[in-house]
Parts: sequence; structure tokens; C-alpha cells
Amino acid sequence: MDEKDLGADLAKVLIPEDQLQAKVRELAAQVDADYAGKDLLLVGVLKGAVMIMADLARTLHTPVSMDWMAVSSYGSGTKSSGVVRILKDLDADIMNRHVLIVEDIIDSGLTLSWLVSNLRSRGPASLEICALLRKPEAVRTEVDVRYIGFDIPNEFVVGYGLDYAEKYRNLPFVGTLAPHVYGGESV
Ligand SMILES: O=P(O)(O)OC[C@H]1O[C@H](OP(=O)(O)OP(=O)(O)O)[C@H](O)[C@@H]1O
Ligand code: HPA
Ligand SMILES: [Mg+2]
Repeated sequence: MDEKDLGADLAKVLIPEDQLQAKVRELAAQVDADYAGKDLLLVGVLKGAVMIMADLARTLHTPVSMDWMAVSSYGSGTKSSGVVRILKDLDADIMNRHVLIVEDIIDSGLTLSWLVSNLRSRGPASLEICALLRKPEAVRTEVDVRYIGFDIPNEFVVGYGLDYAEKYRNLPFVGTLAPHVYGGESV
């Protein structure tokens, strides 16, 4: 799918597919350098992180294990409810393991700050974050993010894992949603 197939729902392409893939290679090179010789567990945050998790894991040379957590704070809207719920917990015990959380986006930062304190209490050997996208508001949270793909403007974005009401996750690029699709509600 490319820009010609945007239809009426998407306002514009913010990050085209080739830029996403180039960034994945950059992030993977940094992770490879930092975790050489270590036993690394990637923790993907469902469902948004599915694409970045799959692409990052495939690009890494470091052998990794992969586990998933599902938490939800957005429901079907464009605003964080502020309440984080665990929908699916990790299968793995992360005590004494090197853990890298893989996220699609840090928006308000609520999800990650909650997740970091939750996972830290389980005693990992190390705990770092890799997030593909970060919005300006996230800078205000205390979460220390080791690997960042792109800093983006404060617009609601979809594609490459990111949804609006469970749609658009399968777009291979990141785009902004036309305001009429979500009723012009501010993000
Ligand atoms: O920084 P925050 O404001 O907390 O927002 C970021 C989180 O919100 C989205 O998840 P969502 O709850 O929509 O679940 P999903 O990944 O299944 O779409 C996104 O995937 C992040 O996990
Ligand atoms: O901009 C966004 N798009 C999709 N999901 C999100 N979750 C937090 N922010 C966003
Ligand atoms: Mg979502």
C-alpha cells in the first residue's frame, strides 16, 4: 500500500515505509552493540508493537527471546484513559534477565511509566526501553528511553501497528488520521 491508497481517512504520510525500515536497521545496530554476548529478552507491548517488534527482532544479530504483554489505556478513542489494565501478562519470569521493552509509541507516557515500575518490581538484571515513536508530551514523564526512533508532532497517528479503533494497524507506513474520522476530537 502506498500514498496513492490513502483514501479519505488519512490526512498524510508522516513516515514512509523506507524511512521506517532504515530506522529499524539503525536501532537494531545499537541494540546489537549494547547486548553483545548477553541473553536478551524482548518484551513487546501488544498490540501496537507487533510490527516494530517483528522487524527489530528479525534485523538483530543478537539471539533473543520474545515475550508479550498486553496492556490497554486507550480503548477505542484517541485519548489515554489514564488507567492501565493488564490484559495479558508475560509468560516468562524476568528475574535476573536483561529485558528490553519494545513499544510503538510514547504519547502521554502513562503506559510506559506504569509498565516500567511494574516490570522493575520483578527484579530484572536490566530494563531498557525501545520506542519507535515519541510525542512531545512524553518528555514530561520521568521514563528514561534508551532507544528512540522518531520524535513526532502531537497528532494522532496510525499505521505500522498503530490503530484507531483497531483499524489501520496493517499500513506499512505511519500516517496522520483526517480529523473527520475521529470527529475532530483533540489528541
Ligand atoms: O504513552 P501513552 O499515552 O500511554 O500511549 C501509548 C500506548 O497507547 C497505545 O496502546 P493502546 O492502549 O492503544 O493499545 P494497542 O497497542 O492495543 O493499540 C500504544 O500502543 C502505547 O502502548
Ligand atoms: O497517536 C496515536 N495513535 C495510535 N495509538 C496511540 N496511542 C497513543 N497515541 C497514539
Ligand atoms: Mg491502540
